[in-house]
Amino acid sequence: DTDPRDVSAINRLYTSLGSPPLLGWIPAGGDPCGEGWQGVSCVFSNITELRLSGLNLGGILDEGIGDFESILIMDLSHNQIGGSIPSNIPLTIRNLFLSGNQFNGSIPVTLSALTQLTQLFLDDNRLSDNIPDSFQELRSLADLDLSGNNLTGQLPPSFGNLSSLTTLHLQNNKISGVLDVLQDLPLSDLNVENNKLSGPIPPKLLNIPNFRKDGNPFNTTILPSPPAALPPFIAWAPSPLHGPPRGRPADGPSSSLVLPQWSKGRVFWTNKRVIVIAAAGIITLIVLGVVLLLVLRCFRGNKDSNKHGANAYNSSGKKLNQVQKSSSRPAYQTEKVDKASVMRPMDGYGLESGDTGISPNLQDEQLLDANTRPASSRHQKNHEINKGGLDVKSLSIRPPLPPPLLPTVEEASVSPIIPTEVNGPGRSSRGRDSCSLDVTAFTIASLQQYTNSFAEENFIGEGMLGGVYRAELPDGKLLAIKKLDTRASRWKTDAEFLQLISTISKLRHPNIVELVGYCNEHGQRLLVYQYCRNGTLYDALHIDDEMHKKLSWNARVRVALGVARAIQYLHEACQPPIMHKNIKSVNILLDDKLAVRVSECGLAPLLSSGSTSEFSGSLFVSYGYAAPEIEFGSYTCQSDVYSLGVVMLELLTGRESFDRSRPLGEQFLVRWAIQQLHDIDALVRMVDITLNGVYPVKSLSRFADIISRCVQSEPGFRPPISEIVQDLLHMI
Ligand SMILES: Nc1ncnc2c1ncn2[C@@H]1O[C@H](COP(=O)(O)OP(=O)(O)OP(=O)(O)O)[C@@H](O)[C@H]1O
Repeated sequence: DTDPRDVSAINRLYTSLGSPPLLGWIPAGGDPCGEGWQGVSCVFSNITELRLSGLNLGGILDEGIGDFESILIMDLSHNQIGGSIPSNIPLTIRNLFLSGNQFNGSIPVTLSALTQLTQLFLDDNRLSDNIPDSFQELRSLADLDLSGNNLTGQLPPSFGNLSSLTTLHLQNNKISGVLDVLQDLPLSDLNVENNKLSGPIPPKLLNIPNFRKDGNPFNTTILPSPPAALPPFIAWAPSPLHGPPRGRPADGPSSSLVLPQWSKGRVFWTNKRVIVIAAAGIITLIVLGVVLLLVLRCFRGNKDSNKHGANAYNSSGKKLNQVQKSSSRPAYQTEKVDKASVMRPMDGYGLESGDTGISPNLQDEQLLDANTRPASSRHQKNHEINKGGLDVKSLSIRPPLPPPLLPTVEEASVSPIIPTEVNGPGRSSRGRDSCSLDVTAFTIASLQQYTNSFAEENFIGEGMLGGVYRAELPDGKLLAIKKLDTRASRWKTDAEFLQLISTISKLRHPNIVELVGYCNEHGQRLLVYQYCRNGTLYDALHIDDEMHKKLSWNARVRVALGVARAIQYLHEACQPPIMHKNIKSVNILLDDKLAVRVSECGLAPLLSSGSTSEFSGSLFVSYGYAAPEIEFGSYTCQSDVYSLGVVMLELLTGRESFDRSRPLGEQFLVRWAIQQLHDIDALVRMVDITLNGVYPVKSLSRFADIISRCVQSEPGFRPPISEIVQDLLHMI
């Protein structure tokens, strides 16, 4: 039996959430572990996981949450839960996902006691006030997402103790101050976009592979070296040329004058820095004075040869001016001019854009280097790398850049590196468990070029694993590039990633989107696919009227057959079988003739990577495609069959798999439809009305019969995929 303390905690939680319709849940007593309550996982008699993402839950979280004895994972993300975050979150918690709710008030200071935390997602709520200075002991915290709230104040100093932090998302808040406290953290993904951050960006942060910083009034000066005569705030003032993009107020520096108690160390260091700089300036002036005196003396010594002496004087004077100029003019002034010339328009999507996750860092590194490397070592070629992102005018006034950190375009745009095995006789047969790569390794530079620096006009859509961009090769061929979010791919070592690529690259089937290449450079991982012009089945069914009209009954049966064939290939032709794990209408791409290409094949290891991936059990479940056994951590090939059944139901009804806008009993398509699939009258009422009754009723009932076999809750009762393919073939 479940530990009584956990029973009482879950009963209380149930009530505080407003007694939602969760399978098995009751307000008093019960045996959540033994009875398999929805979203509950246990170890022996203790509840260890609560996964209730995207279930439209309301209510609040009350302090009873603290009564869970051994809870490790709590995922309540993407619901409507309000109130404040309780201050007594159980100390055992490792993964706390409260994203996408209505939580308000401040982040509790008691966070400091949650020393086991590895992931904390509080994004997209209504949290306000300062981020508490409570992170001293959270040394296991790897992912922290506080984005999309109303957080104010400066970054707390205890952020500096987050020695395991690799992902930090703070975008879309009102956070002010500087980023210095982050500079020694092992971050690989930092997003601070759209805040009120100011001051110079610590150079170390510019090495973070995925650093997004647009929409802040940062001073773009990278290395502040103000002269003694200038007070520090002048050096920190945002350049008018680099004022806040997207209309943000440039209030950063002034806010840095009002400092909270804990930031006094910063004042001390700032003042100390000013003193050092002032001393350096004074010494420089003294040295210059001595040199001047020596020169004057020399001039007097040569008084006899007046003309020559005058020339010498002039010459010396000129030289002195030059020396003075270069020593008294702060480096940042020169940098500002340089940067002005390379500044992108404030559209936020070019090389300066944080949206690419690639170019900003490279660009900044290049700028940094531009001031530290000799001009003689600069290559003309470099301009071409950024061709797509910079206009010709800015290029023409831009000073030459240092040697590239990336291969040049010439290197990149010539035929991409093709592993020798590809053309050789040793090319491995598909599905075999070897790590040969049948695809092209692209450079980041070439992909930047083909996507116009991942420009917005080439952005197609955002999936769970990252954004997808349209790319055009020099020969006009189109590609789709999936830029993997670091959250999705950082679990993988390079070797594991290449193994994954090797597997995906061997998948060749007319109904599967073909992987044509990949990129694994500078901490960035991208997948390059053939481009499918006609969008997704989801678009065709629910958004695009033109495409919808083309979806006759026969076309729908053919689409179902295409998807079934792709799954059959994965389950039966691949050895070991590949489970797709994400069959849904947005992953079914269509071509001009409505032929199906299933996307994301072979990517399941990224979705479930990391024992506590933020993806598992969240969106997928919420969209209503997931077989019931997934809740209990069991996924088999028959779970893909269930999802196919849901897609077929979507095809039959024209309804979405989960539709929050419908009445409660109709939101989950399967739950609503399952009882009616064998009743021919009910079936006729369920059919997509846009078909206008144009379908053979016999075909309809056969289709419904396949669906009802696919969506059975017992995986063992679902038919093997080959049987579904046969049944659909018979229908055609
Ligand atoms: N090969 C492709 N050709 C054309 N468009 C594509 C291609 N692959 C993906 N897309 C588009 O990019 C968008 C994002 O795709 P992606 O597969 O990353 O996410 P998704 O399918 O929407 O969600 P999820 O990540 O949950 O599967 C899709 O909506 C689709 O329209």
